[in-house]
Amino acid sequence: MTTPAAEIVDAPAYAQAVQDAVGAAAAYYAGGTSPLDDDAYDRLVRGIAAYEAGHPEQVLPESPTGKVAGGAVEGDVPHTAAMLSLDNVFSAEEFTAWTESLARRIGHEVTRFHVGPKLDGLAVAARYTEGRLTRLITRGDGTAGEDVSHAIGTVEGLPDQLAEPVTVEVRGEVLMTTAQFEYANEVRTQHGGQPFANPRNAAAGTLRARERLYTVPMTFFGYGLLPLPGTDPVLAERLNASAYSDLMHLVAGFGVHTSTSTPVPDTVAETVEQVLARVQEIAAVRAGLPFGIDGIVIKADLAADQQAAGSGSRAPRWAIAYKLPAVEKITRLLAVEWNVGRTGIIAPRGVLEPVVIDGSTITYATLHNPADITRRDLRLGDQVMVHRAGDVIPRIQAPAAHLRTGDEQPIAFPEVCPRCGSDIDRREERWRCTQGRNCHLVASLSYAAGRDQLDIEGLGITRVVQLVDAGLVTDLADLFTLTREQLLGLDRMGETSTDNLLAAIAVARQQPLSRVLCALGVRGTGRSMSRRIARHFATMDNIRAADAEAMQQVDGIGVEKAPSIVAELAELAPLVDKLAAAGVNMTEPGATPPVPAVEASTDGETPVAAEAGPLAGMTVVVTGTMTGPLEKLSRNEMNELIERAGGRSSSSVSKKTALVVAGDGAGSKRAKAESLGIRLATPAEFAALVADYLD
Ligand SMILES: NC(=O)c1ccc[n+]([C@@H]2O[C@H](COP(=O)([O-])OP(=O)(O)OC[C@H]3O[C@@H](n4cnc5c(N)ncnc54)[C@H](O)[C@@H]3O)[C@@H](O)[C@H]2O)c1
Ligand SMILES: [Zn+2]
Repeated sequence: MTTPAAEIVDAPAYAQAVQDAVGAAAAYYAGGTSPLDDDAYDRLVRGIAAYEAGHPEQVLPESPTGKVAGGAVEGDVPHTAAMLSLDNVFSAEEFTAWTESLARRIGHEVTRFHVGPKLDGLAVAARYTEGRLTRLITRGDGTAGEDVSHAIGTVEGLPDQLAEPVTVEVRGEVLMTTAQFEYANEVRTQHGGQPFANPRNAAAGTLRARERLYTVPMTFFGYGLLPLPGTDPVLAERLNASAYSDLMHLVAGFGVHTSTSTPVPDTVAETVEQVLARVQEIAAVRAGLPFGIDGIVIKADLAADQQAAGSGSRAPRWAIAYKLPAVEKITRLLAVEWNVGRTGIIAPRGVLEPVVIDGSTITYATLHNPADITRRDLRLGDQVMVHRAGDVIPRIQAPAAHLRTGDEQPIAFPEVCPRCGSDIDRREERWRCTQGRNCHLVASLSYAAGRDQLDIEGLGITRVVQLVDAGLVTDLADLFTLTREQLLGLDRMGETSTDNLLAAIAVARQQPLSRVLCALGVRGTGRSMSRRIARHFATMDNIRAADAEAMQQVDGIGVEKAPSIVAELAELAPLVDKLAAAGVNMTEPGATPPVPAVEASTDGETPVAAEAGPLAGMTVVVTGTMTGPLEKLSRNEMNELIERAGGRSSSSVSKKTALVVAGDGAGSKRAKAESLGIRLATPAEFAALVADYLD
């Protein structure tokens, strides 16, 4: 799957594109953070190439096309043989076409293919003199590279001493495994540095850095072996004539690390089909590999085929990179959510500007822990590199600090557990709710005791935590069987508080069904939905007898919501039974149960009993401060009142609104009602209208 080329319309746009691409490549190869992700860079370069094809006279000398490393890097140590890049294919069709053109070039089908993972690091040449590692050189512009011999000794798999005293050049990739990358970022940020965006970037930056107060390990994978001027002529001849697969055995025998010991060892293949099957195998395990790969490299295995094919200025013609979809994209961090897991771990999660990675739209990514956010100085609004491979949870790698506009905002950390409100245990990097596994219980009990649910005065979060900690309450129903002795046994519970709490619980036992239902916390049944369900069915037994179809008869419950509500209520059956056994009210005062469907159809007049009351059939919106007889009512209680009086409450004014109750300070909703010509009432007028229903 090739992403489309960037559209370049004129010479100034072309010049800008060249400048952008060269700048990005310079950052990319130097271990800095490129402002572009790989897809964006490749799209830009393809756009540049397309423009150049149409305007050959305008081609700028600094253009990245046709050059190793996009021409953005230089070096002063000449290579013995050019270190080239690779051409790419993105599909089985493109690969097959490539093999056909290669066959035409060499005059016969490729004898045998060699297939290996395309390691996502950077290429280096390691020169060995009589078995001793003497020089390490980067690829540079392909003809000359940079001397990075200072890194000798920090690259695992690249021995100081070969198993045999040979003079040879070993080529291969230096990369950081995922574990090495995490370690590197930890060490780097501890020394006050910015974290690297990804392992490739980290390897490039680390390899080139000369004076560091610390060392971080990297890993080498050998994929090339060639003679040097001082190589024994017999060996040199052998190296030049050997099949690539034999060279790989030889280099491994010298003690150099190769892909052999990984889950994706190099293989040889006789046919295109075999190559494609191996490509699929490697792609399938990519996400679980302990290091990054960005494709599969396929080479003509025999030296004779390679020599017949030859090389271009940028890439050999006998090898190709079969690119796998990019697993990293740059996008914006919009918000951070704090979620509490089953064990009470409070984990930050980033909300992203949606970005498509390998065919999936990503909107969330994990941020490991608060310390990690601080270390990386991540801010809201930052451009971040997001990594997602396979089914692994997407993660935010790093912020692109140099892309900041100044509008970024600090990330707010929670003061108390965002789920249950208890204290947070901050002793470890991973924060934890002090309630641990009980967090969920504390949260659900606190919710149930809340003002809009059972409204149990005196049962705040501290008390709930106390009851849970003491093991007195393991579910909502246990609240209703608490004894005086049990409560008196608790710290800071005197006679008065105990009696008050027991009295409040006794009152709660008589709450209408709508509040009991709401207290159960079934997903999709908040305050107003619970009221609608309770008024529709009138009793808990009716609610529990309802199937999805019957549930859909409730105003506002659609085909999607109904089955999940029914299923969740079924799961709660034991708790509901326990609540009923504890004497909790299970009926809705004033509501009449629905007429069974059979009876309704025989009785032609009123199929479904219309709601009675002064507000029957009306949608009512309340705004501003309530005064007079309504002064003490919360919004939820106002809504309950509206529904008792036969109406339907809503929070937004629309053409469907029949009445707006506008108190002091009513603003935009009142204005909207006026502009739509909707009837307005003062709190006093409204109180008179529903006087019979005010309790
Ligand atoms: N984000 C950016 O700003 C930016 C800038 C420049 C380049 N890039 C990316 O870099 C890529 C081009 O980089 P490149 O020129 O280094 O080429 P490349 O990474 O596409 O392929 C060539 C390299 O593959 C490596 N390789 C890995 N495993 C190998 C194996 N088994 N056998 C042989 N070689 C193997 C070698 O280092 C070789 O030099 C593009 O995909 C582009 O997206 C990105
Ligand atoms: Zn909690």
